Amino acid sequence: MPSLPPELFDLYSARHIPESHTWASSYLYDHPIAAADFVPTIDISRPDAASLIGAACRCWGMFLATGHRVPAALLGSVESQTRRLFSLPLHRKLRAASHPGSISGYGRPPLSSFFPKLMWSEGFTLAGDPTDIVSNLWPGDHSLFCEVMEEYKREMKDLAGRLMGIMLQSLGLAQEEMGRIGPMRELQRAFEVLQLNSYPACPDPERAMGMAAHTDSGLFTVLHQSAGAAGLQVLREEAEDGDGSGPTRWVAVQPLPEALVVNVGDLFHILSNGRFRSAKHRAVVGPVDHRVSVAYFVGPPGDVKVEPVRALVDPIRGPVYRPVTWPEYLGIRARVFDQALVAVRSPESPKPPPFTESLK
Ligand SMILES: C=C1C[C@]23C[C@@]1(O)CC[C@H]2[C@@]12CCC[C@@](C)(C(=O)O1)[C@H]2[C@@H]3C(=O)O
Ligand SMILES: O=C(O)CCC(=O)C(=O)O
Ligand SMILES: [Fe+2]
Repeated sequence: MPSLPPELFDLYSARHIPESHTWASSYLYDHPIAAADFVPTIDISRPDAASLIGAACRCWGMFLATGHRVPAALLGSVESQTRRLFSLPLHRKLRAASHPGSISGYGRPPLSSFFPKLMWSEGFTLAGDPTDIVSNLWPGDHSLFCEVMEEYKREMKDLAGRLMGIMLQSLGLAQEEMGRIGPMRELQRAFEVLQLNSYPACPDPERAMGMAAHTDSGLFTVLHQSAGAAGLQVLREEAEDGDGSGPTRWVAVQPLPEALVVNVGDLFHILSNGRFRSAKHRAVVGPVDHRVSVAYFVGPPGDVKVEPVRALVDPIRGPVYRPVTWPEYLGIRARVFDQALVAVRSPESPKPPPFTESLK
């Protein structure tokens, strides 16, 4: 019998991990795992949320948001519809396979092409109306999935607007300045993507990778992860003086059932002129749990440039980054992956900004 290509290996019934999915320890253990460190948990409805969020975005590029007002029942439905999708047989999921040149569908996310091994996960990307993509999966029975995901996107858009306002406020920007910032002004037309991720239990988790280390490219990402199943890790650099020379460790992000993970993406890093760090993160797998996560990526519409906010630009050093649209930036990432922020540094900026690029 001819053997299946490694991409079609069935992760759900595996008793061993094949060579195609076995990662070298140089990827898995590139930095030590922190023994006891915790990503800040912030109640975003608190009156002093902005200063806490500002500190978290500068030091971690990530925080756990509680008080977000997204109904728990909706989060439960999103998770169960995600599990329902991934529990379909492979040949059914392949009916919704993503095609070259289109973002949506079942398949490997773009970052996978930068790594020699396959990740222990499946992904499903939803951009725009999910109906066309999923009608092939459940002929005549896809409406609940679509309704849940559409409702979730509405909640996420509302939350993204609130987060964007608080994050800009934490950078010291007044209301009228915010209105002049392209991505804030164009929030109603924002480009949104839902990425559903499935990490089946793995027979040899010490040698497999759920999702390889990366930063997200949008403004920020809001991630809902299965309660109780850990897996997400964020790279934390202990640089007291912000010069990027301190020890760097992977910190496990605690899976708090009521919290959503918010991580700064490359476009906010650019907007903040490097004050906020775009968080490098990855997902590891475990031996027992089947973990799922749902990431909401948000960024400005394709015709809107993102550039350092003028009030945050040092008059002597100038803007650290040049203006760039999200599609342009995705194109750069498709070529240089984790060097994309370096590639969009403005020609006048002689020195890397404090913190982040040293994390790459
Ligand atoms: C808008 C997008 C963000 C994303 C690339 C994409 O076109 C759709 C998938 C997204 C995702 C999900 C997994 C991690 C990631 C780095 C990847 O390879 O695909 C992100 C991309 C991103 O943030 O650039
Ligand atoms: O599943 C996770 O915890 C991380 C997913 C992620 O980083 C992504 O979808 O970009
Ligand atoms: Fe990510």
